[in-house]
Amino acid sequence: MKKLSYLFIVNPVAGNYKANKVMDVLKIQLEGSNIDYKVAYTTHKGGAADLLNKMNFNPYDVIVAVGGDGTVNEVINSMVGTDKIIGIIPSGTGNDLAKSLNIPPNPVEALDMIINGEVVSIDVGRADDRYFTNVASIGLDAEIAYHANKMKKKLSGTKAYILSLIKVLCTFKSFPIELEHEGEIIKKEVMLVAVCNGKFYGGGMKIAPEASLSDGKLDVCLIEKMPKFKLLFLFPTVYKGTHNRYKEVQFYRTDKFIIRPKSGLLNLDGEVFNQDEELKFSVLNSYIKVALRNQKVEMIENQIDHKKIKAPAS
Ligand SMILES: Nc1ncnc2c1ncn2[C@@H]1O[C@H](COP(=O)(O)OP(=O)(O)OP(=O)(O)O)[C@@H](O)[C@H]1O
Repeated sequence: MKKLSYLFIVNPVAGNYKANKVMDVLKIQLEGSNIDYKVAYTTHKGGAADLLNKMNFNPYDVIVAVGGDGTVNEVINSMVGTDKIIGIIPSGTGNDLAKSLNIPPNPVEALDMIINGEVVSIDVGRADDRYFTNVASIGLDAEIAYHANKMKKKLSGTKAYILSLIKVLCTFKSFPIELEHEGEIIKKEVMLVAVCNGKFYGGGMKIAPEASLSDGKLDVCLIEKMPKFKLLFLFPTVYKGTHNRYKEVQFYRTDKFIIRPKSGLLNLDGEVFNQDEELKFSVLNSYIKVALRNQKVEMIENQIDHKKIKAPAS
């Protein structure tokens, strides 16, 4: 069997500088092994993408993201279309994709999974020309992510999310969207739309409990206009994944659709961008290779009851 070589892309500031310490621990493990590896540190926002754009990563078989969801997203955007295997060492504040993939939070265990696990192909979501592996969203939660990302410089991830939630809730208003699916257009007044490949986002909220990373579909969770006090009751149920008990919450499963919101923000795997007035979403089935323990992914997949989900938007 070919001996693989590993490139670690480390975002030292991820998880309030946790990733830096995590890499120090991993280096001790790696030095005691006969593994070929190189470590590269990012130096600025968007640094993982810049590093991979500039350097020759061809000699490496496995590109390991050491950081949070933002770092993983940058690595994946740079690796789409290559044959590289992606490894994830969860070291951010949220690590939602790692949760969806059942990657152990312990970095030494996660490293063991990358080195000794199997390679599994997973789906990648596409929002216009950017890729996401976990969740893309517009509306309330994109606003919360925007403010939380700013607050994370001074506060822990959870505190930043809670404070920005309070801040955004005070001023947030529902907004109109048009959803186009297979030529049919539906109009809604919504609080948020989350387009999910993975199940978790926002630091552990189970926004799409039945989403699968390998079914070639996106689970769209749409929360229609509702009073703010009701939203406060709904919010904890999202952590348990039981929010579909509210009539304002709807799920659709599809592989391609267009959404037309007015101006606002787009959250892609926790990174926030200004959005266009028209966003084309699609999914690329089994498009990237991730080092995992295959058995565990099959276990997650087997727990999914696909019957509970509605057919695509109608
Ligand atoms: N050296 C650096 N200095 C400052 N920012 C950086 C650096 N390297 C990367 N970044 C940026 O840090 C941001 C946060 O990274 P990441 O999402 O990995 O960590 P996190 O926010 O702690 O974790 P999570 O998204 O899982 O909550 C990203 O926008 C990334 O581009």
